[in-house]
Amino acid sequence: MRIHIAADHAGFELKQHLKAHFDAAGHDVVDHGAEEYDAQDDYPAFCISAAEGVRDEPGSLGIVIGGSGNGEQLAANRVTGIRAALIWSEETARLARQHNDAQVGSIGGRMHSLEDATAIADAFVAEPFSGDARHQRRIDAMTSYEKRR
Ligand SMILES: O=C(CO)[C@H](O)[C@H](O)COP(=O)(O)O
Repeated sequence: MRIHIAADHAGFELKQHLKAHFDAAGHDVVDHGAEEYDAQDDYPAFCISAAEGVRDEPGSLGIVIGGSGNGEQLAANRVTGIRAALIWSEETARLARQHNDAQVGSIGGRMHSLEDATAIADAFVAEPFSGDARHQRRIDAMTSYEKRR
């Protein structure tokens, strides 16, 4: 699986951890920054770049990380066609894929231990979209709105 990953300073440690973890699991990880820890850096450009990577490679997934994951989710959702979900438990991670076909999961690095955040990221990456008609209908309604804007 190709995984586009990004984080600001608040998610930097988790990003580095997840990169090694996903590499070891045989995934193909693309790092959209930050390249180094900088306590003053800003999340939007990193997260938008990761979301663009996902948009440009259908079938790939994204993980964006910050302190809370809120702003990172908001930034990724600015990219047309991207559905980014805040994933804060293994269950919300699975549901983001099953029900929402979210291609990007956003994690708050300050909200979880490295171990718990890794389990959340793994749950997101492993879970397929259910394809259920009611979920597809709801996704289509959002896509339709996006195209009318
Ligand atoms: O989670 C985030 C955005 O939603 C950021 O990582 C967080 O706001 C960074 O905070 P600070 O600049 O105080 O370290």
